[in-house]
Amino acid sequence: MNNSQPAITVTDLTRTYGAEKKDQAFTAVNGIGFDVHHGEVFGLLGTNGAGKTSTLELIEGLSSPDGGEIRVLGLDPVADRQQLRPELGIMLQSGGLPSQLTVAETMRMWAGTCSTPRPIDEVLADVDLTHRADVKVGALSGGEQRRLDLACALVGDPSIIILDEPTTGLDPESRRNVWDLLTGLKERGTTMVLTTHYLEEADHLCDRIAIMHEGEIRLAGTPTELVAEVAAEITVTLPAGHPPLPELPGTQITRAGHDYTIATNHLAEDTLAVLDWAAHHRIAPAGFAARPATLESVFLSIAGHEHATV
Ligand SMILES: Nc1ncnc2c1ncn2[C@@H]1O[C@H](COP(=O)(O)OP(=O)(O)OP(=O)(O)O)[C@@H](O)[C@H]1O
Repeated sequence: MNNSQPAITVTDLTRTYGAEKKDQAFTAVNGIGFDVHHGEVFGLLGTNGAGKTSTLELIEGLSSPDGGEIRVLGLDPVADRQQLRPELGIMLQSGGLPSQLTVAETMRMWAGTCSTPRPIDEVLADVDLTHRADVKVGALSGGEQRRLDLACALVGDPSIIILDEPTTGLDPESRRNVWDLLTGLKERGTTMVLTTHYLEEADHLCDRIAIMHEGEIRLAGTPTELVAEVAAEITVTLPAGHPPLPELPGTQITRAGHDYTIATNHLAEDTLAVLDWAAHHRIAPAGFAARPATLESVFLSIAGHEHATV
């Protein structure tokens, strides 16, 4: 394996559903491109229907692109599926594991499909399910089921893991447990591609993020780079009859009654300027806040306000 090459390369990728019936054709993935480096955690964010799962399915080789190219470890996910399979661990959106099998039976079944499986006890210990080995899958909590899904993805000792919404529906504590597991995998050098609707999760886990909308990647970069794309905000509530606000070059100021919102790329300087101005005029603002941009504000600037998270 050549580690100087990206682990995954996606070039001008397109997926159209119903292409055989032209009037019903729908392009879910529309000419996207990105690289995922070895040992990197790469996140796909986006609204419902943005094309995230379709993209993962193409990387997994479960469907063929209608245009463009994917290389995983230099291989074609469809044509070279047999060769690639031991390298890929897949955690689908909802596990769908048989509910009547026990955890240990499920793991043995999965291990049986892998050419060089890891010892089952070891994998169950990794996901903290050793004590549940004899419990039926149907009796597991949501968090335990998700950890079992992850165990199935890990049993073949893959170098790349693809995770579709690994923590959707979990309570905050279970979510953090899964984050800890994924962080442990990352520290061991596993490459990961994940989708999530939780911006905090993306911020916590991902080295780089691509925000998809309507089949396209609208913005990509490290969380810090993404946040730098959107202006920070100062809000201030001023009394009637106040003198004009100071000159704040490069800002955009909007007003609603006594409330002013100042969008700025120079949060510290402009905050000081507004507070100096207020002190100089002996004005005590009834409300004041200065907030840096967040991943959520970046997401909303792309996806629109109707889709905050979820
Ligand atoms: N097999 C299919 N046939 C037709 N359309 C499909 C099929 N699979 C997905 N789509 C459509 O393609 C679009 C993208 O779906 P996809 O599941 O990739 O989005 P997503 O970003 O993963 O969404 P979510 O966050 O809801 O999981 C959606 O409009 C979906 O309805």
